[in-house]
Amino acid sequence: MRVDVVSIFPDYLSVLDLSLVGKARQRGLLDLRVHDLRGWTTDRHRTVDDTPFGGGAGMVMRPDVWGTALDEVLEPGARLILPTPSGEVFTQRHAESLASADQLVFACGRYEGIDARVAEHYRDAGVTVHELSIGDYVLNGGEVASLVMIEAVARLIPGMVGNPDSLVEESHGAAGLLEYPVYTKPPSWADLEIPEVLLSGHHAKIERWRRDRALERTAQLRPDMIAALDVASLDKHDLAL
Ligand SMILES: COc1cccc(COC(=O)c2cn[nH]c2)c1
Repeated sequence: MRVDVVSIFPDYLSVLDLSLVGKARQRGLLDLRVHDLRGWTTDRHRTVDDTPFGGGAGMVMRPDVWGTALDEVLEPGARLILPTPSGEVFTQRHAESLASADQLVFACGRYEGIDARVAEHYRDAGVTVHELSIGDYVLNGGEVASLVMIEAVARLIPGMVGNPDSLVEESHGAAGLLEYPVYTKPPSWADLEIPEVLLSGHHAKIERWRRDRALERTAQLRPDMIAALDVASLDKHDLAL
């Protein structure tokens, strides 16, 4: 997979040289390229923004500079991703879908955002454009959101992680529940013990205990996920909880 990131702060993306993503690049699993948007400016001041039509505070990123950059970076079949607070919320489903793309291009907005004609222009040209939010808060730019989404996608690329079993969606289990609490050695720490059942070796009981904790935790922290559960996937024990 090829991933391109276009930003006025390309150094922000240098963390992608480290750890999992860094290794994947060395192994040729991931072709990641970071570009400085200012490389496509033509004026002496390398301007990428201007005042908003209709007035208002802040600045808007110019469509012409973005258009020149994206025309060069986008390959046929690429998905264009615009991190933005006013986008669809990014979920594991998006990560799974994006992991099958040939190329992802992340356009990192700054200031008040990117001129809306950029997304419109590329949609009209038949490019799949995703305006995606990583959560209901405002960052100063799309770089951090891009890092989040690149990590979520990259770890799903075949060969990226040693043990594919570890890719089971930890915190959003296949059953659509939050993960159960996990424990490891030492068995006693800070006067806190391990739940007895986990030391029993009784796998059916352990599985049941873990599911109960996952259901309880989900009901407590994410009632929206409980509401989305497929009731048919629950057994009478679950419903008795
Ligand atoms: C493209 O327009 C803008 C405008 C303002 C900030 C940003 C950066 O993205 C975020 O702030 C964000 C992404 N998910 N949650 C928050 C982009």
